[in-house]
Amino acid sequence: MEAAIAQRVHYPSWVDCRKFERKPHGSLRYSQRIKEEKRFRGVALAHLQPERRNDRRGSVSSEVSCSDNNSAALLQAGSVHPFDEDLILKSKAEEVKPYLYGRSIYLVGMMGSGKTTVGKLMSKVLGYSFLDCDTLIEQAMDGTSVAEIFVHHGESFFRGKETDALKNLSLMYQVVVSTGGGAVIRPINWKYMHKGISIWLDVPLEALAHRIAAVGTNSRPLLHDDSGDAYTVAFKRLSSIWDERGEAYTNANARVSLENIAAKRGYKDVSDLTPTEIAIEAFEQVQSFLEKEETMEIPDGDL
Ligand SMILES: Nc1ncnc2c1ncn2[C@@H]1O[C@H](COP(=O)(O)OP(=O)(O)OP(=O)(O)O)[C@@H](O)[C@H]1O
Ligand SMILES: O=C(O)C1=C[C@@H](O)[C@@H](O)[C@H](O)C1
Repeated sequence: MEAAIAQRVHYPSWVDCRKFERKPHGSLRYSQRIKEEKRFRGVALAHLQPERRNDRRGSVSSEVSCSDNNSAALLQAGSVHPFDEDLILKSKAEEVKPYLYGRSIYLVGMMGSGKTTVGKLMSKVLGYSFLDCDTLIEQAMDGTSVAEIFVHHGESFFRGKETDALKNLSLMYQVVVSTGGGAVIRPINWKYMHKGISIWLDVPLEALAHRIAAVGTNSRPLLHDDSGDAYTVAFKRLSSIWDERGEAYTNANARVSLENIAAKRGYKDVSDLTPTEIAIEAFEQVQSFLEKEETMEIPDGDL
């Protein structure tokens, strides 16, 4: 495994994205516009709320009156029907999309963290394409699987192909990218991913090990090991990978912590979270990042 861990990169470069679609001058500030748009959406959501049902995780809110923070309040109460979740996700995506200016989204995270599952949901509601970096590498290698690339060419060769794929992706707009779990370890990859907005799906190792033990490790060469109980083996391997690269994930623009979402919703376990709830949180974290980005000084050279 590559030992080099990316150093923290402080200033993402948006140069190309601004060329793609520049922020309108003289418009309302981002946060102010978001607040106004939320007010309108709150009213719209009020007409769309289906009847609350007592069929999810035992907790039922009484009729929730519509307000600016209707969607957030519903989610925090832990009483959202899946139909509501879908509406909230769509609404969140619509709030955020105009401020992405076409920038792509890069999901980073450990193997099994849900980059593909959550990424597909996000791409759908954004009207973006979805691309999986590992799949692009396999296509570039005439269909050779990632596992075979590791066996026949070694990890270092694979990492080179991964960087090539990210370089190509960085030239694209309006794509949600599920990156490989190890894409974070090379600093050059961050240069490419920072052309868009990166989101780290931060999932506890125990939950990852459960997911991976359930689906097997055939397609995940760094975890593959037939000896012993699948959960224990996966947990051990994930722990040592985490020790090597945990820090590198913090380069992402936004962090989606499943533990934090579960705590906010009052769930005991992160496994109670649906991919849609995670995608909603991802948009909220992107929103926070965009608000901070707005206050960032743009160096003259980048304009
Ligand atoms: N929120 C969730 N709750 C429970 N299981 C999930 C959740 N999200 C994803 N999974 C399951 O975990 C497994 C891994 O998910 P997924 O393929 O989306 O992760 P990934 O980050 O793309 O993985 P990798 O980088 O290893 O390809 C899948 O079996 C998926 O169904
Ligand atoms: O975490 C990793 O290093 C990897 C994750 C997978 O997505 C693949 O990119 C490959 O198996 C390596």
